[in-house]
Amino acid sequence: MIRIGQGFDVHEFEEGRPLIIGGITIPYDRGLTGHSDADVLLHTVTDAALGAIGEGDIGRHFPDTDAAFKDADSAILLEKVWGIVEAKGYRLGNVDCTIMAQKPKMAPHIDKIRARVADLLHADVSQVNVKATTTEKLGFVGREEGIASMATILLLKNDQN
Ligand SMILES: Nc1ccn([C@@H]2O[C@H](COP(=O)(O)O)[C@@H](O)[C@H]2O)c(=O)n1
Ligand SMILES: C[C@@]1(CO)OP(=O)(O)OP(=O)(O)OC[C@H]1O
Repeated sequence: MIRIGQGFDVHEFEEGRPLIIGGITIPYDRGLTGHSDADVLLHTVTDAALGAIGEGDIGRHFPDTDAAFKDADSAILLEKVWGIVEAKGYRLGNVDCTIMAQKPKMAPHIDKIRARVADLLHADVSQVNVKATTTEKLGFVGREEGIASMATILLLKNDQN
């Protein structure tokens, strides 16, 4: 059995917060706004996983009206969702992610993000791809108002490779 899911998320920049993307802190002069730590990449991986198993979305599982998730570590939210995925008998086939950011430059951080995401998904780093693109100064990303991300995930059950 194979299942596919996709995720998309956007968070606005905010001064005075750390920039956390893919479970790592990236040195920058601004972070992202959110009820949680606003890890836009992990949110898209979480949504993609939930989509693949037909379990709705991150906001349904961790409402932004619930004080329990204020400043939540998004890695912990993803770990909880991955527990549901594994309880249903699935494991990672592969996940492919795209970060849309005019700044900062993500390339120096990609290997560390891949390793962190692979760790959270109990997978090998070869099963995780993370890309970054600017939007050529166009739109809200191009105006450096925020960062967007998307992810596509493939889950496998039983003997599928
Ligand atoms: N925030 C970003 C955006 C892009 N990159 C890397 O630069 C390459 C070229 O980006 P374009 O938007 O001009 O296509 C892209 O392929 C990434 O490797 C980056 O590191 N950080
Ligand atoms: C993660 C949650 C919960 O803390 O809050 P935010 O950080 O605002 O993130 P969002 O991408 O809007 O998704 C769902 C939320 O319920």
